Amino acid sequence: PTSPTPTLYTQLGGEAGVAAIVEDFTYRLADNDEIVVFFANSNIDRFVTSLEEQICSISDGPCVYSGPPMDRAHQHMGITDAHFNALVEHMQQTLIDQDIPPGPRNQLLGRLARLHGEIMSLQ
Ligand code: HEM
Repeated sequence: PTSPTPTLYTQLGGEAGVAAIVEDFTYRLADNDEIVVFFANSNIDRFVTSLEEQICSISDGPCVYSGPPMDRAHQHMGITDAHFNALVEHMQQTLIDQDIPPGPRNQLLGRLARLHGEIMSLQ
């Protein structure tokens, strides 16, 4: 018998893995002068909690994303494709440094990339 394929969430390390990814990623955003300005008035604890929940949910983990939809969460911020790409590159480097193998790494990046249309729709 073959064992069932683990969910992407499991391959990311489950709750602890996703928490480590979000923490590492958030420090990278804070270190990027072009990105951090967007968060000047944001509650970072809420951002972290929401992003953990969202990554858990889109990786087929046991969470339901309870934050605002991506279009409203990012509306009228003036986010450009360059900002979006910079953020995805930070996530890519995070996943590499967190030792997430290429398979799950690229799966997560692909699922995040699919949010591009919604995030950019109300700019
Ligand atoms: C795939 C890409 C992205 C994902 C998955 C994502 C995800 C999220 C999530 C889950 C939240 C929390 C929403 C809440 O609970 O209120 C959030 C908020 C935020 N995001 Fe993104 N985001 C992405 C791209 C971006 C980009 C490109 C920028 C700007 C450079 C950005 C800037 C922000 C800011 C400033 C907030 C806080 C808004 C507030 O304080 O209410 N995001 N994002």
